[in-house]
Amino acid sequence: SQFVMDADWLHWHQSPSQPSFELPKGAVDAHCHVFGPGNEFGFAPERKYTPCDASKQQLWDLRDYLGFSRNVIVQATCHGADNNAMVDALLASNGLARGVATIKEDISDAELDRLHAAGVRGVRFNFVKRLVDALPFDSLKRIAERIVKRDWHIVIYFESQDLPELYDFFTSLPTILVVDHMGRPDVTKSVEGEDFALFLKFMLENENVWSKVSCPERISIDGPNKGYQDVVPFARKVVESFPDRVLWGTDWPHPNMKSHMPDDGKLVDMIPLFAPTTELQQKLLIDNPMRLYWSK
Ligand SMILES: O=C(O)/C=C(\C=C(/O)C(=O)O)C(=O)O
Repeated sequence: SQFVMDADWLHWHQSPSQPSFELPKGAVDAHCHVFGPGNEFGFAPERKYTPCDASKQQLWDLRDYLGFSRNVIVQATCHGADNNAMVDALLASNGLARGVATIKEDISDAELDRLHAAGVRGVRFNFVKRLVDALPFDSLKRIAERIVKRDWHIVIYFESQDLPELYDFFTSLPTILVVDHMGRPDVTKSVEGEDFALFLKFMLENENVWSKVSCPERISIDGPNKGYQDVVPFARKVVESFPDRVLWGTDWPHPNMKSHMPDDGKLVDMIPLFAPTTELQQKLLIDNPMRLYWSK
């Protein structure tokens, strides 16, 4: 077993395959994390899982091995609102990494300036109950009002069954919204079904809403042995419907994976299934993330 001592989930894949899909030059891994090192950047006391360390150098090594040029490093709940591990990576990235932070309502303007100078361009609102106790809507709304002035966006992570209750709050927010992992659709239901229709309506009726077509390994029922094929129709529908508002990410080091650990090279090889033309791949991997994270 690859369960890591003192972490409660699997260690990331130690020997991912070389992708057969050649990433276009300048491709961006738009959803990944760094964790710790725990003896330098402590984990949040309120965390709901304890990760193993996953360093910026290991992230850069994976970036180079898979053929990406840039990373967007997203603050994970295990570090709470202490963004220092992520900021440390941004400062060491020679401008090749941008960040999405988790912040509290009382954050100072000076600290927001520090985060922006390091390369942070958004904040994350996480509603996945097994991960975090979400802040109340009024607090999140006040955070949104502050960060919109900086032209930052909000990354939102929720499960599809919670979208109905979150919908009106999301559509009241003043920024670009970027949905993690398509809002985790229930792939046992039809891609034409009413559940996914609500998510597509969310994107169709709100041009400020983007989505990451990532994490088939978290969404799939079929699993790796069937190449997560049950996720493909959902991701392809989003990419083909909203080609200018989609992003892709590895989600390395894949926190909280317990059933199996995905092979990052195989995840990259799914990109042409989600984005079947070079034009769609250019938008997904380069144009969209560069516009959102490196245009200012
Ligand atoms: O890494 C992901 O995006 C997914 C997970 C964890 C987090 O996002 C987090 O801890 O912030 C998950 O589904 O457990």
